[in-house]
Amino acid sequence: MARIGLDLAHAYQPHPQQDGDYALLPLAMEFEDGGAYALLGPSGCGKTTLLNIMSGLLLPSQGRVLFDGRDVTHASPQERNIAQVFQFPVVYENMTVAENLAFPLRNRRLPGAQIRQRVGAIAEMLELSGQLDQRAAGLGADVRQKISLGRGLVRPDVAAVLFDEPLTLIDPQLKWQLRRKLKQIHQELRLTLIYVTHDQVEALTFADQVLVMRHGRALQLGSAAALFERPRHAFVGHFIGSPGMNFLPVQADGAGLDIAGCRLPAPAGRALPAGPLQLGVRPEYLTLAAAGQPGALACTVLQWQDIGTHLLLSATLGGHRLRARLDPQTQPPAVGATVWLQLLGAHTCFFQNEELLA
Ligand SMILES: Nc1ncnc2c1ncn2[C@@H]1O[C@H](COP(=O)(O)OP(=O)(O)OP(=O)(O)O)[C@@H](O)[C@H]1O
Repeated sequence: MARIGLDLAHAYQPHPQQDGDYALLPLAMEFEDGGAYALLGPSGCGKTTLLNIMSGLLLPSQGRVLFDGRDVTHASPQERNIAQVFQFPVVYENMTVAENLAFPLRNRRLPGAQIRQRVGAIAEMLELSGQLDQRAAGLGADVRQKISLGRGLVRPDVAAVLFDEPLTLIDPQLKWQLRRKLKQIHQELRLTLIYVTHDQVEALTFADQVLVMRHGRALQLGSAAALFERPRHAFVGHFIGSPGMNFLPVQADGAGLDIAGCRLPAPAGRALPAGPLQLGVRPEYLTLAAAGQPGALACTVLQWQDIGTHLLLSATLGGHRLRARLDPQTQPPAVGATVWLQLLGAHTCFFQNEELLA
């Protein structure tokens, strides 16, 4: 297993001039030995590019990749000792499930007893023990992807296992089980795992640390709690959560905040610079308040939905839409009614040019 250090950028075109020419803008970060990480972001944000640079399939156009402090920028995936699991399972049709799982170990000439022990353990973790003697040909997509995952995880000596959207083709129920399994396997084996996905639920259930990316930029590496509570960039607030963070443009001055023609007092304990800012508040922290309560403003109800676990209220404040996740016992307000929503509180965030203010 390895600690992976990155200090690099990548452009597929030869002479990048501006940010948009880079698939990966300059980034510097470290993935700890034995950690479970996810690379999360919308399509085209650079996740696969970053994964391929770590694996050695792609040479970064600038900078270096370090494994345990050793420069491996020019080393092949074999030399880096990386295992990879792709979206489409790679399975040897004529081999049995056991032979497929044993393949990476045979290649590295491990003793037979050790191979049997390791294949048995991985098969058990992935609930493949009953199918070890079956030929891979004719097995369903889910079993084939489990074999592929197993082949990635079977080697005890890998520097890291890299997964590129491995559960895309799996049906939702099994996807959920496999995510849990991967998490459990990580806790047992403590391999360094790096997992690419555009699905926040997948990323947050699997990984200890999630790297959120957009337009080739690594915006924030953090735990689920950090990304939820203190998004360092407005996009992280928007992308993480269901629904994502509410944003309102505000104008700050020494005495308070102007929001859509309404006035709020200066938030306690925050030294905000004068000028245009964005106020961000998660639907979970946007609560109903009494009329005129400090830090609350009058909003107009657009609609509400009973989701079962909560009441999702949509309201508008000066043309800006706000969503609040309310207790399911809340008496739903009438559409068009005025409700007071508490905008200022300990969880309210302020952003300047999309960056979280300290
Ligand atoms: N071989 C290539 N040549 C030129 N441009 C590429 C190449 N591969 C990717 N790109 C571009 O680099 C950017 C990042 O692509 P990348 O595949 O890394 O994103 P991604 O986040 O993995 O997206 P997805 O989730 O759709 O796979 C995109 O703009 C893409 O079009």
